[in-house]
Amino acid sequence: MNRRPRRNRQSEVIRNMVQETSLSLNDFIYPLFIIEGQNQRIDVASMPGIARFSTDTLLDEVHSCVELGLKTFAPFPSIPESLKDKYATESHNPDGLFPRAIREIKKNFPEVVLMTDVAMDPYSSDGHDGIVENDEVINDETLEVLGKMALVQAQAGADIVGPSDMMDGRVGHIRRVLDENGFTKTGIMAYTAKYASAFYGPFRDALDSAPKKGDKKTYQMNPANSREALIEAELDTAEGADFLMVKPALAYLDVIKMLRENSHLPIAAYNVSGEYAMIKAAAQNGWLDAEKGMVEVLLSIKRAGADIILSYFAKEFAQYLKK
Ligand SMILES: NCc1[nH]cc(CCC(=O)O)c1CC(=O)O
Ligand SMILES: [Mg+2]
Repeated sequence: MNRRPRRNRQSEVIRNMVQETSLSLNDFIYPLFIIEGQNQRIDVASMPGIARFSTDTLLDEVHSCVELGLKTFAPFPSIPESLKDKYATESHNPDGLFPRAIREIKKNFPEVVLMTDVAMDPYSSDGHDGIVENDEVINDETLEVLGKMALVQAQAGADIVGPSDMMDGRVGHIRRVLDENGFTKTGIMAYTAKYASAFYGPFRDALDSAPKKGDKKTYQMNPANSREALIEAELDTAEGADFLMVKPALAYLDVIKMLRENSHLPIAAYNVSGEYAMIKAAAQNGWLDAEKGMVEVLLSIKRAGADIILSYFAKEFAQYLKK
């Protein structure tokens, strides 16, 4: 035989030498869940290893991540039901839980980069990402709320805002509001191709943010579509996005690849809560090795073309690299 591909697999050193894709901590953004209170650390039952932190314990958590070399975080607030309303008013309260937590993190860890979520659902009594009127999520009125929310987050110290709501025109609107208020350096990571997915289940448990009625199919994308992701990418790029994101990651590796090949912007992929839970649950049943599964799926996302990976595995991956 003239060609023997196994020659390049015969030892670890050779395998490492020909390895095409590798992961570094620079690739990761670690999501964090924040709750009101003091000295709280409440496990998320459907996400083993992930907890919701009050601001004080959150600072310890950020500290331990920074020690491991993780520098970028995506915090999400869990808002008490009593503060939710139809218009997500609490989302642009400058003294609300989220802006307070952002200020605390940036004060204690100025080098850390924060990417903050812009969407109404954690603050909405309807549990939707936009304003609900006659059972419909209305687009243009929602943009006003998103603009105010993004501005409050930028004022609190967010480095990058991440609109995850899928309203049309929100990237352009947020860019305008930020610029008009002097926040020309605040970046926008657009959730560009965000699909109406079953894999957000554990996240909605963690934040109590599930829609009270209906689903998100009139704004999140149909899992059957990929060309539509290119339309969203063109619009977000034209509107001023600094990064494009695909979400979820694993069921949409083809979409990640497609955006990578069709855009010059950095591409992020969100390895979402259900994708994390799936591996953790199988591992708890003794059905697969969690660490190997973690590395394999993270590599697949990078191999597909993601420059940036948002993942609940980020801290565990950092610990794995340390060993
Ligand atoms: N707009 C809110 C938002 N931002 C991130 C996620 C999901 C993240 C995850 O599942 O890990 C969601 C949930 C949703 O759209 O219902
Ligand atoms: Mg869009």
